[in-house]
Amino acid sequence: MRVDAKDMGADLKQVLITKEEIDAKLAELAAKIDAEYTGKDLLIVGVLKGAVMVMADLARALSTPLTMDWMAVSSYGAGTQSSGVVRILKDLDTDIKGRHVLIVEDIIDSGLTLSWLITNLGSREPASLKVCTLLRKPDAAKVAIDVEWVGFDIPNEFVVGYGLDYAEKYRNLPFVGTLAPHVYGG
Ligand SMILES: O=P(O)(O)OC[C@H]1O[C@H](OP(=O)(O)OP(=O)(O)O)[C@H](O)[C@@H]1O
Ligand code: HPA
Ligand SMILES: [Mg+2]
Repeated sequence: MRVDAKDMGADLKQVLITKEEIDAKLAELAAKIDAEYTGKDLLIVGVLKGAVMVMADLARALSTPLTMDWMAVSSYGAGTQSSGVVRILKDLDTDIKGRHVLIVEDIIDSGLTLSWLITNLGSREPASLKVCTLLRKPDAAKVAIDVEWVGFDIPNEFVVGYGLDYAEKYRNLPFVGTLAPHVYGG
């Protein structure tokens, strides 16, 4: 395990998904997404900040011509539980009416963020609206969501790395791991 980023290793319990596993999965997902959007004008929408890494790596794995936009929403604050209240911190720059939109997320946990986002973006009348997420926690779902492309289903534990934070830290870890309980007072 490569945990050389200034002692972050001491804060981690376990590496769940390695960088190599993430790369291989994104290549696999990209092939399927390319097949779906052949000949279509694709707009991928990254959900800041967590999806930054997935967007950057997935976009480079795709061969379909595409444009990128970003939306920033937040429902977690500094804790490990979703507040359930979703706030728009930054809206899209693009009018998505009539566009083929793919939402790119790092994780579906309770599903509250994405469920809200699907309703919000769906009301803007895109030609299609689909979702790709790197991670999903099936045992944490509070709402059912139809997701076209899922990288990994993971246990119901708080994870960090590859875009995912705890109190804004650990986003730059190149893998996905679980935090040691002492970090969040568990
Ligand atoms: O399924 P849910 O329970 O709603 O959780 C998933 C969302 O929570 C996290 O974002 P967060 O709101 O913490 O903001 P961030 O992306 O800036 O970290 C994560 O990036 C997802 O967007
Ligand atoms: O497990 C998680 N880790 C980090 N951020 C999150 N946002 C929702 N679930 C998580
Ligand atoms: Mg997020």
